[in-house]
Amino acid sequence: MTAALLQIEALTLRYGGLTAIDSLDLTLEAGSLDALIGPNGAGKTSFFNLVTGLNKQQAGTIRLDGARIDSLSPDRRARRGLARTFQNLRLFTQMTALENVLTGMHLHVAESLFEILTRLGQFRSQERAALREAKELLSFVGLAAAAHRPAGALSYGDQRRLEIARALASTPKLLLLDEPAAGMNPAETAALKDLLLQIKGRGVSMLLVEHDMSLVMQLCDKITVLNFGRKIAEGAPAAVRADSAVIEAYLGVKGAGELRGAGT
Ligand SMILES: Nc1ncnc2c1ncn2[C@@H]1O[C@H](COP(=O)(O)OP(=O)(O)OP(=O)(O)O)[C@@H](O)[C@H]1O
Repeated sequence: MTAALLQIEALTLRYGGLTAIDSLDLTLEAGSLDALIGPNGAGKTSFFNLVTGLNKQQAGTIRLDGARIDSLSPDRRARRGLARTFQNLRLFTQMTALENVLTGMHLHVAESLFEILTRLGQFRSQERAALREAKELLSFVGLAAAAHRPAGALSYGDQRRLEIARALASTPKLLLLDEPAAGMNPAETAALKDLLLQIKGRGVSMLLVEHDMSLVMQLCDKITVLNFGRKIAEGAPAAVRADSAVIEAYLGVKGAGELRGAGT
């Protein structure tokens, strides 16, 4: 049997006395588009921070493609094939859309002036290839016409798409998306759904944290539900939607109605 792309075992994170992630097991198979859901404060962002290396776990292991990554720096994890987008946009608003995508690429950095002079031709061809690739990514997310506009001048939905393009620029194996539909109108959300399916078609695996239950139920292969840092359910959308522990966790909060009505 081949190893899962992402394999998490007994992962635990405490902030002082608060256990934000409680001995969590989770696997994501290569090629899949899965979701992590749960009420506010369930631990979803903390989990993303653990996987990407912004938080350090007190216990447990994280494997990407079979290899432990849990003691690597965020940058080393990115080079192993992890990318993420943030709940709050983190674009360089004064830079153009194209420049933002270029910042997502792992470009060769010259060590010295000697290296620059001796390998100038190679750098130039790398630069040209990077530009081509960045333009292709912008057009893939539907932003070709906005290439030379400052990121801050784009609509909110377009900025979210730009963040995805920048994350894709590092050619990740696994893309972690933190609430990509937040603040989007219905038309933007529908376009996002198509985009995520196209990204999946390119062979990039994804894990989605999202409060838009309709989107999650329509898109995802597998859903893991967190509550107070613990996994309370896991499975295909239809099974998770009908799970009594999940319904109970969402009762009394805004998401309960969305959960019942999702997928219709
Ligand atoms: N830096 C921190 N220090 C202390 N407690 C924190 C910190 N970050 C998060 N928490 C707490 O950890 C728990 C999990 O928070 P987290 O933000 O991961 O949840 P979430 O599921 O992403 O929530 P939301 O859906 O609102 O974004 C919450 O109780 C939160 O208050």
